[in-house]
Amino acid sequence: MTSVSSPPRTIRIGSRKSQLALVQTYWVQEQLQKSFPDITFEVHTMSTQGDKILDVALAKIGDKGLFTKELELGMINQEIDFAVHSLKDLPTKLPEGLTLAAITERENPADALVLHEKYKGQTIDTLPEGAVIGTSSLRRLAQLRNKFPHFTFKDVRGNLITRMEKLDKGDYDALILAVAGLERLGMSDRIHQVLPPEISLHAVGQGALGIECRADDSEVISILKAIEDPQTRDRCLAERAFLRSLEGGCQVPIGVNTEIVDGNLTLTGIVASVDGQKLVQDTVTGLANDAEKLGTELANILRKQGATEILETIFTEIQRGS
Ligand SMILES: NCc1[nH]cc(CCC(=O)O)c1CC(=O)O
Repeated sequence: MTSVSSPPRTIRIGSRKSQLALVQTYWVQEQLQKSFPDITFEVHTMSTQGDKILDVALAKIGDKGLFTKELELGMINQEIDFAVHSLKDLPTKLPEGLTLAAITERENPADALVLHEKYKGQTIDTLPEGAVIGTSSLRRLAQLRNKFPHFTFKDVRGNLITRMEKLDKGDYDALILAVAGLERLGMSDRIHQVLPPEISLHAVGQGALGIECRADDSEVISILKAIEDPQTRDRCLAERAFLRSLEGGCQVPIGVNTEIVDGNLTLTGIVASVDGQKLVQDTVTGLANDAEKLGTELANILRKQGATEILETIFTEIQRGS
């Protein structure tokens, strides 16, 4: 049988090269392939700046697009058609000409406590005074310093597997990592405790994948919509609007938690100082359909409680290089 329609297009997917990025990208490829058996989806990998600079604390180099810029250039230059990101690494303001086309179903967005084997059976509450906790996230640092001032906090960089090796050889007593990353890499057995929101509010977009493409590519956009999860999308849009409104990137001490019950979205947000001394936190609820409005509303509430001053102090400190 002959067909008069144009031959199906080959769609090129861009991905970072880290193990986690590849697992996520191949998952997206597989989901799309199931929905569109006639389209060829090819994976193209690229190194990003964030993969190359491994010896400098993230907070000092800033993170605006550190893990996404090369992929975005690839889309603008027509080398790839869309890129799969850990949504939490994707800045809240995208370059001109690109759009966040779809957000897929989120894994558990919480943070996890991963212990050195000598602390087997313990929780964050039972770790000894002075325990060395590895984290490179100001958000985790600020919240944990507030609740556990007796721990020692130490920066840790490198991809997930490198970090686990550093823990195992005794450089740290514990690491705080995203549950989602560990699950996707088949390391859920290393999670000793999932930290509840009372201990750590997670990062904006944590546990979800964000798929970015050219804003004028309506064909790719409609294909990507097939694997979108509407609830995750509403939750993450609220979280991203909150972060955007506070003008914070991934590397600021801003945490969130969201929940949708019967079409109502509840968003909790925190802004903390790096030393863990000042915290402002509040919660808003409204229609999930008004997700972005809720995010902006919560940002306004926290600004009135002092969030602006906390964030300004942090930006000045980072610029001074302290
Ligand atoms: N910033 C690094 C990063 N980006 C995404 C994940 C994990 C997966 C996710 O949060 O979706 C991680 C590692 C971590 O925070 O432990």
